[in-house]
Amino acid sequence: MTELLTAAQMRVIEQAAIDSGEVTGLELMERAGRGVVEAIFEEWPELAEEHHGLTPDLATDWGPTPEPLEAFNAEPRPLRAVVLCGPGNNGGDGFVVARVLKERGWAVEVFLYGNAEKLPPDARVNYERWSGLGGICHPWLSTIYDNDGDLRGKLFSADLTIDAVFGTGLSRDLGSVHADVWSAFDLDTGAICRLVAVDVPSGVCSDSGETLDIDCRATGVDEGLFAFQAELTVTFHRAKLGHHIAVGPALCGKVVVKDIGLPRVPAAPGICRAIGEPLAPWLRKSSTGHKFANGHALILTGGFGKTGAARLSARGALRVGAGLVTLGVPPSAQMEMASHITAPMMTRVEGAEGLKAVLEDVRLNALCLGPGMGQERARELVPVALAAKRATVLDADALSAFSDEPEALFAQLHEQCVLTPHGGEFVRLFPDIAAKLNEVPTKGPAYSKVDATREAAKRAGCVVLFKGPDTVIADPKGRCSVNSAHYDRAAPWLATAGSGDVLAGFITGLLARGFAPMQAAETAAWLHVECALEFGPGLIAEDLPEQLPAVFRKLGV
Ligand SMILES: NC(=O)C1=CN([C@@H]2O[C@H](COP(=O)(O)OP(=O)(O)OC[C@H]3O[C@@H](n4cnc5c(N)ncnc54)[C@H](OP(=O)(O)O)[C@@H]3O)[C@@H](O)[C@H]2O)[C@@H](O)CC1
Ligand SMILES: Nc1ncnc2c1ncn2[C@@H]1O[C@H](COP(=O)(O)OP(=O)(O)O)[C@@H](O)[C@H]1O
Ligand SMILES: [K+]
Repeated sequence: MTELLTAAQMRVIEQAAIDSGEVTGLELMERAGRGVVEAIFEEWPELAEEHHGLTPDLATDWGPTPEPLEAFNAEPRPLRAVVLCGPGNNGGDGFVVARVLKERGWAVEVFLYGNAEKLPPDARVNYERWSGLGGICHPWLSTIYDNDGDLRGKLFSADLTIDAVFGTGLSRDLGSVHADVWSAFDLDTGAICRLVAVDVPSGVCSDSGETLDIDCRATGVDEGLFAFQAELTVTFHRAKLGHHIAVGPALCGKVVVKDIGLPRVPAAPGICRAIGEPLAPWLRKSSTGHKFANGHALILTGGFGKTGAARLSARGALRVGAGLVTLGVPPSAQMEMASHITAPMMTRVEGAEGLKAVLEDVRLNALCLGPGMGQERARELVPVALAAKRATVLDADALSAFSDEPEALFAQLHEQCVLTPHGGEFVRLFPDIAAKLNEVPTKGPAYSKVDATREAAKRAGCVVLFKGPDTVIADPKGRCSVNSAHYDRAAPWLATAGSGDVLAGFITGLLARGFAPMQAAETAAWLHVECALEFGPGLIAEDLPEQLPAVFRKLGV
C-alpha cells in the first residue's frame, strides 16, 4: 500500500526535511521541475531526441500551421513550450521547467499569472533565474483573444504546455482570482496538445479531487468545469488523494510520481493509503485445514424470483475461499433455489425466530444480508443477525431498510460489521454527511469522499466501504484506504447489475476465513477490480467470481 497524501501532510513532510537541514526548499523545487521534464521525455521520447529540440516533424513556426509541403521543406525549428506559472510555488516549479527546456534548445514562452513581487522566496529565485534567459508575458498585458501572437494561438500550436498555475495551494474560490488568472481557466484546455499539469491540474483540489466552483452571479462568468484538463500530471514524492478520487482522475490524464529525495512517509493514523496487491500468504489455505477451518458463511436471500443476487454473493464467498457457504432461504424461494445451486448449501430461514434457530450453530461465523433480500425481510432479520455478534456484511436492502431510522441501525452495529453502500445507499443512511459531500465546493481543501467515509464509519461504529470507481474504506478509528479503479486499473465494466453483490460475497468469504473487517473489505475491493481487469470488456457479474482462480495464480496464492 502506498500513501495518498493531503496538501497539509505533504507540507509537513517537506518542512520536516527542510528543518532537518537535509535539503532546502530551493533544492526541492529544482528536483520537482527537473522531475517534470524527465517525466515528459519518458512519456514522449520524441521530444527528447538528440537534436536538442530541433525537429521538422513536430515544430513549425509560431504562426499558422503551414501546408504539408511547406512543412516538409521547412528548416528544423526549435520545439516550442508555453509555461503558465501561477502566484505560488507551483509557479516556481514552472520557472524551473522553463529554464531546463530552454537549456535544451527549446523555444519557451512563460506567462505569469500573478505579481512577481509577491512570489514566495523560492519561486522568486526561479523567476529571477528564468528572467536571465527569457521574457515573461503578463497575460493581462497581452491581447489574449486576438489572432496575432496571442496566448490562445500559442497554446493551441505549442508542442508542449505546462500548467503550473495552482498546485496543492489552491485554497480559494476561483471567482476571487484576478481576471488575468481567470483567463487561463477560460480556455478549452482539453484541446491543447500535451498539456502537462505540475503536481495537480490547476483548479482541482488536491485533497478532494473536486474542482472549486465560482459564484457565477458575482463574477458574471458562465458556469463550467473550472479546471485544466491535463494529458499528463507529474506529482512529487507521493500521489495526492485528489489524483484518485472524485473528478480528479478524469482531469489528470495520467499520473506520474517523481521522487524528489524526501524521506519515507512516517506512519500516521491520518494518512490514507491506496490499496495494493494483497500478500499471497494471507490468501493461501493451510495445507492441513479442513473445510470448517476456512469458515462457514450464511447468506440470507430474498423471496421467490429474488434469489439471484444472494447466489452471486454465495459464489463470490466460495471462490474467495470460505470453507462452506449456506444460503438462508424463505419458504417461498426454496424450490427456486434448490434448482439453481450445487456447491452452496441451503437452509430454510423463515423469519426472526427461524434465523435465531439457524444461528445457534456457532460454526456460522460470517453473515451477509442485503442482496436481493427485500426491505421488509431485512428489517426483520438484520436485528437478529446483529445481535448474534458474528462478522456481518450489510449491503443493498439491509441498508436501505433503515433509511427512515438510520440511528436505530447504528445502535445495533458492532465492530465486526462492514457496511457497503453505493452512493444512493450512502445518502439514505448518512444524509447530512452526503449533503456536505455533494455541496459544490468553493474553498480548498474541499470536503472529500475520504472525509465523508471516515465520518460515516465513526458514526456507524464499524467499517464502511463507500463504493464507486474510487471506493473508499474507513474504520471508526480513522484508518482509511482508497481502492482506485482509475488509470491502468480502470474497470468501467464493473458498472453492471450484481457486481456489488459479488463484492459483498467476497468480503463475507474473507470474514469467514478470519480476516479482520477492514482487511477483508480492502482485500475484497482490490480483488474485485482485478477480476474485472482479468475478464475485460463484456464482463457481467457472474464472470467476476470465475476470474478469482486466475487472479490468485498471478498473485502466487
Ligand atoms: N510541498 C512540497 O514538498 C513541494 C512543493 N512544490 C510545489 O509547490 C506547490 C505548492 O505551492 P504553494 O503552497 O505555494 O501553492 P500553489 O499551488 O502554488 O498556490 C498558492 C498561491 O495561489 C494563490 N491562490 C490559491 N487559491 C487561489 C485562488 N482560488 N485564486 C487565486 N489565487 C489563489 C495563493 O494565494 P493565497 O491564498 O495565499 O492568498 C498563493 O499565492 C506544489 O503544488 C508543488 O508544485 C515543489 O516545488 C517542491 C516540493
Ligand atoms: N465505473 C466503475 N469503475 C469501477 N468500479 C465500478 C464502476 N462502477 C461501479 N463500480 C463498482 O461496481 C460495484 C457496483 O455495486 P452496486 O452499485 O452495489 O451494484 P449492484 O447493486 O448492481 O450489485 C461496486 O463495487 C463499485 O465500486
Ligand atoms: K498545476
